[in-house]
Amino acid sequence: MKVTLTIAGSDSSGGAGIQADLKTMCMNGVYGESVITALTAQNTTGVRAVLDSTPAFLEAQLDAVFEDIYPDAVKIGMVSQSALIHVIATKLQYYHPKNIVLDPVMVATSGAKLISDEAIHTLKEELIPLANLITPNIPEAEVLSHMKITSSKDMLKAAKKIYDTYGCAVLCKGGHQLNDANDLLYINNTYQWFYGKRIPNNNTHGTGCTLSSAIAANLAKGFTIQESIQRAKDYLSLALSAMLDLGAGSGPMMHNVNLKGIYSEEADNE
Ligand SMILES: Nc1ncnc2c1ncn2[C@@H]1O[C@H](COP(=O)(O)OP(=O)(O)OP(=O)(O)O)[C@@H](O)[C@H]1O
Ligand SMILES: Cc1ncc(COP(=O)(O)O)c(N)n1
Repeated sequence: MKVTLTIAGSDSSGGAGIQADLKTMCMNGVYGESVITALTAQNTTGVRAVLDSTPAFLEAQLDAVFEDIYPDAVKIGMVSQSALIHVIATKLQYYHPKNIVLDPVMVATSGAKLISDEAIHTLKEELIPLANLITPNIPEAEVLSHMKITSSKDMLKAAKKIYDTYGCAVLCKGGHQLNDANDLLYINNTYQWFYGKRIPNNNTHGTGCTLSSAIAANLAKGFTIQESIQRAKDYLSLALSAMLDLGAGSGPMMHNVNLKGIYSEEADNE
């Protein structure tokens, strides 16, 4: 059994963060572990409170999982403070996992800021350079590339800029575009579009968490980055298409979906 670790925040409403990650990992056929960076009191309408882990407790969680059940891939989500980012960067350098997918979570769908300005700086300096793949949405890609993105051409320019600066592959997600849901991968000085039909579902709480966890799960199973992204996008589309409608705001997706038929082949080393 392949193992995937999520390092992220807890979402009490179960739609995003650790909860979305573990559901996604389970559905994508890997064993999921979790290291919690923060507790959030949130629901589909907003984030009411955040309680960060202490750096020492975060360190204890990371040592506990890496010393016993070593993960084949790691996904990193919400980390709101510099000191916590520093702990994660130090431990990842020490334990050196093979696949690191970083979702640079900055603002929740509901509008709440989930990272301090100082922490954005530390994320850029210490964590992004360690990642194999980062998955910014358009507003996050704007922050990382220091440019405005209003077109597909801008997405390409920004993704290349981020790749040139940090040296990691970049998947710029297009969920915030009006018409399509096309994502752009920039890797090894070249790019590839992953096209997606926009599903008319406003319940998109946790789409970014789900996509990055599904990518990490598929990397753990031995798929390439390109294959893992396509599989993750197929999984996400299926979960969104189930049209679950819970809560008064932007609700969560349905994870207990029937996967028969969407995954045609399995990785060699499963
Ligand atoms: N309505 C939709 N229909 C189909 N795919 C979508 C839709 N909305 C988002 N996606 C896809 O979901 C993934 C996440 O993209 P998005 O840009 O929404 O990320 P995000 O803003 O980080 O997510 P989150 O809502 O968790 O913050 C991408 O693959 C995107 O193309
Ligand atoms: C703990 C946690 N992590 C990540 C998100 C971002 O997800 P979304 O943008 O869908 O609200 C969130 N709301 N809460």
